Amino acid sequence: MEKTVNRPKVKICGLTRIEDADFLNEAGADYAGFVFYEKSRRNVSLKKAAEIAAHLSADIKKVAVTVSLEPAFVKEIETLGFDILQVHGTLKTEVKEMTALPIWRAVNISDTDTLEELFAGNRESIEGYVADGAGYGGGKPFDWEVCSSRVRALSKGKKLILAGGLDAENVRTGIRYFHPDVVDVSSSVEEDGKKSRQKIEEFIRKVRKDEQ
Ligand SMILES: O=C(O)c1ccccc1N[C@@H]1O[C@H](COP(=O)(O)O)[C@@H](O)[C@H]1O
Repeated sequence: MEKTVNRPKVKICGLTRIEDADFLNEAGADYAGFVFYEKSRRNVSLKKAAEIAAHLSADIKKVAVTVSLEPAFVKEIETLGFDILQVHGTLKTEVKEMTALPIWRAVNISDTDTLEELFAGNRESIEGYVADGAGYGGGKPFDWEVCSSRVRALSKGKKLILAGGLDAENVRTGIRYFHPDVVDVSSSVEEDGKKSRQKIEEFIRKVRKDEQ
């Protein structure tokens, strides 16, 4: 018998096509992530993101996924009606000061010894922590066994978004370890580098399946 755990919301990240929005609508995702990072194969222009976002159901929240976000880009993101700023890399003081959008601070965990440093600072200005694996959208989990209780303690009082190599097979284990508010996936719901309707549905089904 599986122990009862909370049922987190689901973020599907890295939309690049209009049909990706249809997949999220059909599967009932809670958050849609758009990557604004030129080095990523999932990078989209603001124009393209707006085009795709216009096809999303109104109840799906739009997350702008960025790396060391430049202040100059914040207003453009706000103008397009994004709901949340996800910031990997450096979170600049000007960015924190200039926006009223909720900030999800992403911590990319490669060295478990430095976990506490990754969560240090910025606490008052952020809504949640994205606990993610090494690299950006690398599709690899961090060491859950070593980190889970520390991540839960460090994120206490904030939203916890679990990311990094989640898939339909491991997501329920991740939920049991971390009790996240949101589970966040990109790589494993792709087929040949494109979002897959079937994989998105399967992932969301696994997250929401009734505990027995
Ligand atoms: O997906 C990307 O290319 C990316 C680029 C820059 C910053 C973050 C990026 N992705 C984020 O990675 C996690 C998890 O992805 P995965 O399931 O391990 O592939 C998610 O938060 C994405 O927003």
